[in-house]
Amino acid sequence: MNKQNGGLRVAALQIHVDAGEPELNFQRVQSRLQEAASADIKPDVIILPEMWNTGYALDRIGELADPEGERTRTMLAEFSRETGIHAIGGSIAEKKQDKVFNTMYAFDREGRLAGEYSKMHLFRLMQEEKHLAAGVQPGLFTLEESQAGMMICYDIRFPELARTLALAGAKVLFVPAEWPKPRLHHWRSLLIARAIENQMYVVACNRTGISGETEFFGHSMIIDPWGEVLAEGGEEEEILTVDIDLALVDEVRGRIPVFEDRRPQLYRL
Ligand SMILES: O=C(O)CCC(=O)C(=O)O
Repeated sequence: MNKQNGGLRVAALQIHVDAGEPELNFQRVQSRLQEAASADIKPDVIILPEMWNTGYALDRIGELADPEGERTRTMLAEFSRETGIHAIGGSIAEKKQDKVFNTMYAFDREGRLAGEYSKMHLFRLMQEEKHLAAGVQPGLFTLEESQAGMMICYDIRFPELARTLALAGAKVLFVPAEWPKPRLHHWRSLLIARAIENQMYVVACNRTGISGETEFFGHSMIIDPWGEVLAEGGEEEEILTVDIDLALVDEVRGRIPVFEDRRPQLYRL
C-alpha cells in the first residue's frame, strides 16, 4: 500500500447497539476502538455505525441524546490524538438546544474535528421525522490530501446528495447505518450504485443485533470505484479491514470520463 499516494487502511466496526443504553454503548465502542487500534494491521481510518450512543430509543431521545455531542467528541478526539487514527464517529443522537440531530463527526489523526454532518433525509418508516431534526448542510471533509463525503443510512436512497459530494471532490463516501432486515438487497444495490455512478469508494458500516422488533443484518461493505465489493461483513459483530487506494478514483474517472460527459444543462423537461 502506498500511503504517500492515497493508500489508506480503513476499518468498519460492525457492532451491536443497545437501544436506550448510552453507558453500555460507550463502553462497547471504547473497547472496540482500542481493539481495532491495537490490531496487527492498524487502520488509518475507523468508522462506527449510525446512532451508536442511543440506538433508536426515539421516544426518550431528548433525554438520552448527547448535549452538543460533547461526550462523544471528547472521546473520539482523544482516541484519534492518542492512536493517530482518523475517527469517523458513526453518527450519534446529538442534542442542540431543544432539538435532536442524527450527527456524524470526522476527526483527523491529531484529534481535530475535520467535519460534521447531520442526516438530511429522515426515515419516516421509523418515524424519525417525529423525533429528530433534519440537517441542512452536506458533509464534506479533508481526509489526508483528499476530499471525503458523509451520508447516513436512508440518505443513500438519494443519489443527488452523493453526486453533489462527488462534484465537490469527494473520492470516498462514509456511510454509518442502522439498516434493518429485510432490505438487504436495497442496501447492497444502493451502495454499489453510489460507488459506480460516482466512481468513488464507499465505506459503509451497519450495526448488528436486535432492538425490540427490529433486526439488523450487519453486512457492512467496502466498495471500490469500479463497484467491486472489497469486503462485506456477515450478520455478527466484526471489524472489517481493507486497504484502499484513492489514486484509483482518478484512474477510473480517467478511463470512463463520466464527470466530463455529464450534460446537466439537458437534464430538465
Ligand atoms: O432506507 C431504508 O430502507 C432504511 C433506512 C434506515 O433504516 C434509516 O435511515 O435509519
